[in-house]
Amino acid sequence: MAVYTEVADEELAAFVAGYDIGGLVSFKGIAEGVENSNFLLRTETGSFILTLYEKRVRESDLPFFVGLMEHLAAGGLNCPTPVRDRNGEALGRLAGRPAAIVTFLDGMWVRRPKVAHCAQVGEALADLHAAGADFSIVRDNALSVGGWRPLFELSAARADEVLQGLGAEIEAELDHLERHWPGELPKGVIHADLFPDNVFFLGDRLSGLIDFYFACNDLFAYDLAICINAWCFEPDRQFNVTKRGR
Ligand SMILES: Nc1ncnc2c1ncn2[C@@H]1O[C@H](COP(=O)(O)OP(=O)(O)O)[C@@H](O)[C@H]1O
Ligand SMILES: N[C@@H](CCOP(=O)(O)O)C(=O)O
Repeated sequence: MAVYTEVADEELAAFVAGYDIGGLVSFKGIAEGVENSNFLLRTETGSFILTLYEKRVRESDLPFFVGLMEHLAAGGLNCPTPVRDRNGEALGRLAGRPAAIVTFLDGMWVRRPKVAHCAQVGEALADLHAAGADFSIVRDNALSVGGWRPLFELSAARADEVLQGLGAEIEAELDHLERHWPGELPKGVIHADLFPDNVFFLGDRLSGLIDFYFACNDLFAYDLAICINAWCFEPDRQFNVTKRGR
């Protein structure tokens, strides 16, 4: 359930009045997602998503996330566009949390991706990488190879309770990755969380990408690796080489 912060009616009405989006018609919490509190906001002018940024998101990263969505949308990518308030600000505060309103994207995510879905995801990812090329803010990837050992160490002592030998296997894998990480591969702005639940389709056509809250600067191959793992395996765990494409 991804509503961690409740918003009082009066507080919400005052917040929405700060934007030129018409009066509030309805408002409900969205169960999907795990990071932030998301609400579907309907106003006299249309539908929007209100996001309250929760504790795992660093406030200092918000200008990157919000600026990137604005930049990519201006570059022609179908993604949520932050709505600026009457003072021209895309980031505000609501119920004690940093908050933003972004445009609503029509579509649904696909539970069983087919080859045609994967091909469109590949194209959209390439568009994102190209559109991000001239984005001026930089954000390091906190979840790249340098962040994995500290994460592992938090639970290393109990790894073998999950599976005998798991701790040693992860340790050996980390040693290998740290020694052989291909840091010289092409880099740029990446989405870093392009799992199927963050890609919307209308019918069989890709309608947009959401959830830029892991986006950062890192190897393009990081995005490709996520997509290959998240999109190209069948329910029986077989790798579908046709879905991977070229
Ligand atoms: N711009 C948007 N348009 C339509 N639905 C959205 C939009 N942004 C978020 N959602 C809805 O909210 C859910 C959670 O959003 P997401 O950004 O993945 O949350 P979190 O970052 O908290 O995990 C999505 O699965 C989707 O249903
Ligand atoms: N994909 C991330 C968690 C974020 O999930 P989302 O629902 O916001 O896409 C992970 O696997 O840790």
